[in-house]
Amino acid sequence: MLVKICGMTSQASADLCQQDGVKMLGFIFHPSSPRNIEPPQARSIQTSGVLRVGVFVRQSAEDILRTMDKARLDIAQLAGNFDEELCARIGAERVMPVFRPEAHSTRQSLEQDLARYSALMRYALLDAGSIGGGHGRALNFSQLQGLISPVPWLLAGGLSPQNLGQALAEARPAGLDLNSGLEAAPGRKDPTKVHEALSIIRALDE
Ligand SMILES: O=C(O)c1ccccc1NCC(=O)[C@H](O)[C@H](O)COP(=O)(O)O
Repeated sequence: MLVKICGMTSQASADLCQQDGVKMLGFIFHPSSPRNIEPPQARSIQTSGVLRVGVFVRQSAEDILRTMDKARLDIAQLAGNFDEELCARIGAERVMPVFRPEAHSTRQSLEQDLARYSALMRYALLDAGSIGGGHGRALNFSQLQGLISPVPWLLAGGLSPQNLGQALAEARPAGLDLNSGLEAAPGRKDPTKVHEALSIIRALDE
C-alpha cells in the first residue's frame, strides 16, 4: 500500500508521519492553504526513505521546476489544471496528476482520461472536488472499485481513521492520501490520529 500523508508544515509533523509504511510526504505550495509552506522551509525538513511530493495548483512548469529544486522534491502533484505539455515539461517520472472522478459523468470517461496520461505520469491521484484539495470530503468509494488505471492510483479526499476500512474495502486503490482527517487543527497533524490511521492501514494491508 502506497501511503502518502500530506500537509507537512514542520519537522515535528514530518517526524511524526515518517513511520513504517509511509511512502510519500506532501508539501503544499499554495499560499491560500492553511498548510502552505515556503520552499526554503520545506527544504530544511529532513526526510529519509520517503518520496517528497510538492502539491501545486496553478503554477507554470518553470515555477514548479524551480520549487522542486529549491525544496528537494521528487514528485509534483498537479492539483489544478494540467495538460500533456505541463506533465512532459516536468517529466513523467516526477508527475502525479490529480484526477477528479466527480467531473466525469461515466467511469469510462475517467478511465479514458487516465489512459491519455499513461506515458506522462508515475502515479495518479483521485480526489474529490474540482480543484485544489484538503477539503475533507470523500468520494463515492464503491464507484471506484475495479478502476482501470495505467499507473498505480492513490485515493484521496476526506480519509480518516473512521472511514479507512470502508475506503480500502470498496475502492481498492493502490495507495491512500491522508490529510485533514489526521489533523488537530488545519496545518497541524494530531499524533493520535496519525498512529491510529497507520495501524489500521497496516492491519488491513496484511
Ligand atoms: O490540503 C490543502 O490545503 C491543499 C490545498 C491546495 C491544493 C491541494 C491541497 N491538498 C492536497 C492533498 O494532497 C490532500 O491530501 C488531498 O486533497 C486530500 O485532502 P483531505 O480531503 O483533507 O484528506
